[in-house]
Amino acid sequence: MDEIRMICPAKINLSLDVTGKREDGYHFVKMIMQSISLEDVVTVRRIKDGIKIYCDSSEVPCNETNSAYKAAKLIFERYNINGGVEILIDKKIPVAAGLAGGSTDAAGVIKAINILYEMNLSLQDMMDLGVKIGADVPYCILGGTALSEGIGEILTPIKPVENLWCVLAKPHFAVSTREVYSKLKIDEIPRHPDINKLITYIEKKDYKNLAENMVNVLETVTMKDYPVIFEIKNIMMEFNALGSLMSGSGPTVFGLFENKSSGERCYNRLRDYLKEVFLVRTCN
Ligand SMILES: C[C@@](CO)(OP(=O)(O)O)[C@H](O)COP(=O)(O)OP(=O)(O)OC[C@H]1O[C@@H](n2ccc(N)nc2=O)[C@H](O)[C@@H]1O
Ligand SMILES: Nc1ncnc2c1ncn2[C@@H]1O[C@H](COP(=O)(O)OP(=O)(O)O)[C@@H](O)[C@H]1O
Repeated sequence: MDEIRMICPAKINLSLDVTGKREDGYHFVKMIMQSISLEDVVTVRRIKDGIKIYCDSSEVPCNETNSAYKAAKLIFERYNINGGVEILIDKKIPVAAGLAGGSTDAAGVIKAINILYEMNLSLQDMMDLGVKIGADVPYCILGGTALSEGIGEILTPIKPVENLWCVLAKPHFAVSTREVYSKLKIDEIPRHPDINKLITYIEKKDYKNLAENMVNVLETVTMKDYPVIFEIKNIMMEFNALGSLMSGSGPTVFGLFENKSSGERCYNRLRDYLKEVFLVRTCN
């Protein structure tokens, strides 16, 4: 096989807690991750040597700082592979949005090279490699519904959340994950999510209680600078979301809906207000 097309889904955090800080500045997290049907398409082609990268978005760097490029470089070096790849990214996931767009492209490239070069790496091998690119990459390799701990590399699959309707709204600015974590004061977090309880709701398919009790401790940090996040959450709740939360470090806000029609009503309302709004489903 010479070419492979990877469908690389975005994620949302159904809740996000921070429990401490490592000496190198990274934070210990406990979060519930969920894949959604908003996807980049990454085509990876086998070439003789070198890494070539192309992307249709002006917001994404087409050079060695691209997460997909870094993933290819790392796997080639680590496993001493004699060869190269051409990577084409069809970008659909908003950039620097809290949706793991860069991480999912990196995960797709690792999986693609594993297949193209017949490496037979296990999921765990690929996840161990992925964390060197970014904390969310191991999860993006696994996908679905999962508990994420450590700095994001300790993953436990959870019973999949079944096809919930989800509206995403991204305000027109980007947020730096590093900056949000650096502004967080762990001792002053006003409310922590009860992650274990939320997992029992997922196991019981009690999505109403799940949605009503979601908490993201990074929300207050990003919201302080950008109150529009609070406004979007309020609109989602007015439009009958089961619950609404900022994803990751933001600024994307998502709302979970019981059915397509209520999701559509909210989607139509937010489209008057923002450019980047999506109606998607949770997926596995
Ligand atoms: C907040 C989350 C929630 O899923 O997602 P996003 O908002 O980025 O999508 C993640 O924890 C983000 O993971 P990711 O975006 O892969 O992080 P990295 O590239 O490894 O790190 C960017 C910077 O964020 C900080 N960082 C990241 C992860 C973590 N557990 N603790 C941290 O303190 C570090 O300062 C690091 O330099
Ligand atoms: N393949 C990629 N896709 C998106 N962004 C990328 C990629 N490679 C590098 N970046 C850079 O990574 C930063 C974070 O982007 P992204 O991964 O979309 O955000 P987040 O961590 O909030 O989910 C951006 O500033 C972007 O320029």
